[in-house]
Amino acid sequence: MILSSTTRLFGRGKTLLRDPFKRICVNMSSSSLSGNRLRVLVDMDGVLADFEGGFLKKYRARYPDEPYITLDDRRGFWVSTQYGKLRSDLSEKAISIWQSKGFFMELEPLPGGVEAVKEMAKMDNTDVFICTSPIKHYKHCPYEKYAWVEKHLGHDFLEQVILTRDKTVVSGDILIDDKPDILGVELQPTWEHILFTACHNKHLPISPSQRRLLSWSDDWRAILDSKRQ
Ligand SMILES: O=c1ccn([C@@H]2O[C@H](COP(=O)(O)O)[C@@H](O)[C@H]2O)c(=O)[nH]1
Ligand SMILES: [Mg+2]
Repeated sequence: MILSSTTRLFGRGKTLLRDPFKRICVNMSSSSLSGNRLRVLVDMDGVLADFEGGFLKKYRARYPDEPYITLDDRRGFWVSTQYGKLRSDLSEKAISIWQSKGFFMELEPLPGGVEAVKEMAKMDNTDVFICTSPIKHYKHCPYEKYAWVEKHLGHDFLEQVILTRDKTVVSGDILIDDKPDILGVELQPTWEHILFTACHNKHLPISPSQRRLLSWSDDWRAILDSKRQ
């Protein structure tokens, strides 16, 4: 049999890799396969950083005479879509807010998030990564996301930052994220998506198999423990 430099021999999560020098290594991608370590992926906007609150504050300051949507009336993940439905030109105005210098850097931390991540990172057998999607208007956003992590979690935590537009290709046991539908090229991500409650998703029913974290005051430790071996 001819093997390519990286050949998948077993099912998902049990991948035997052969490198060009014929060494054999095993890619361990879930807690059961990674020496019993739990890998937690934590989203940033809407989970650690108050994207919605920061947006509304800056939108109202820049466009004081335009209509706006209160956080209570927010529906749907895409702010720009809901503003576009309010009046078509408001979608672009909304986008202009998070494309501006300083927007991501100046987001306030959501209550308890930074403390929870710091605590998680100190737990035995636990690896925590910040897994966040930058906007494609990349002039400020990627830099400011790193700066936010450094400011609130410390310089060493920069090692734990994953910027990706497709979270399905990142392996982990849990992804705590406020986006209800996390889609990408991998149809069966390794992680369980824990839906973090936000103003835009709080009204959504969730399927019996899906779990929510209502806030950082909710029992996130129990969720982590439920995934441990
Ligand atoms: O209407 C919107 C609302 C948000 N965004 C951007 O999407 C990402 C969300 O990242 P997550 O990692 O899923 O939290 C963020 O960069 C927002 O700025 C958007 O483009 N349009
Ligand atoms: Mg988010």
